Amino acid sequence: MHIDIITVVPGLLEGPFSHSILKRAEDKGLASVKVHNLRDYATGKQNQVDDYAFGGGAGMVMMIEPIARCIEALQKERTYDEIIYMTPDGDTFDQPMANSLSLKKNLLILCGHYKGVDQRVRDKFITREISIGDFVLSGGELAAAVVADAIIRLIPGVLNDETSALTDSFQDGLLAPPVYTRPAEYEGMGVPEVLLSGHEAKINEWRFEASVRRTKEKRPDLLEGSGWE
Ligand SMILES: C[S@@+](CC[C@H](N)C(=O)[O-])C[C@H]1O[C@@H](n2cnc3c(N)ncnc32)[C@H](O)[C@@H]1O
Repeated sequence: MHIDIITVVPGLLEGPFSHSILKRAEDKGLASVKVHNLRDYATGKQNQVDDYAFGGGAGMVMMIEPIARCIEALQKERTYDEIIYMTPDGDTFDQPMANSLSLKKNLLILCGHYKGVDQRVRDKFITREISIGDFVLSGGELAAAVVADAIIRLIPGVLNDETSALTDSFQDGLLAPPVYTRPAEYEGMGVPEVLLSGHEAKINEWRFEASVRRTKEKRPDLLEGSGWE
């Protein structure tokens, strides 16, 4: 998978992709992420990428011309399965969306800033609009990093144990069960006996029941219609 990200603050995306699982995915050749500085596509002395909003009001708006130049240049190199705009009014990102995006080959993610992008960018180029929740960030970069992380870790081979992602919260409509590691006792706090038993079937049964219990407590909405309520 290849992900191109367009931003006016490329520095914000330097960290997330140079560590841990995302870095490993790049090193293994399973995913690549390239960050493009929108200012490289601006014209004029100031490398202007934003301007006042028509109709007045506070906040600048990202102009269509630099974005169009950037997207069109990238489209000459590859065909995108989706051109995504990160925006608080988009579809709320969730695990099923991450699963479906992880199957794509080429994604382009546009990060907004200021008041967002000129609506005509959205009308002309964007195939999918994604929000990471009902709150407003200063820019789309951190949201794009969240989406890219959630997608890339699902690509087969990225995680050392491929079954790991399958047992995470939301994959089967449940929250993940509690997990424990050494020491088996800490300041009088133990570990459920069954997890130390080595009995795989019993451990799986305990984990499933603990998942259902935790989901009932914390996210009963996930259980609606599942038969596990
Ligand atoms: C300050 S916000 C603009 C908010 C916009 N005026 C609104 O009220 O919907 C600047 C940029 O941050 C990004 N952003 C902010 N909140 C986000 C969220 N919850 N999910 C995804 N992107 C977000 C978007 O790219 C947006 O264009």
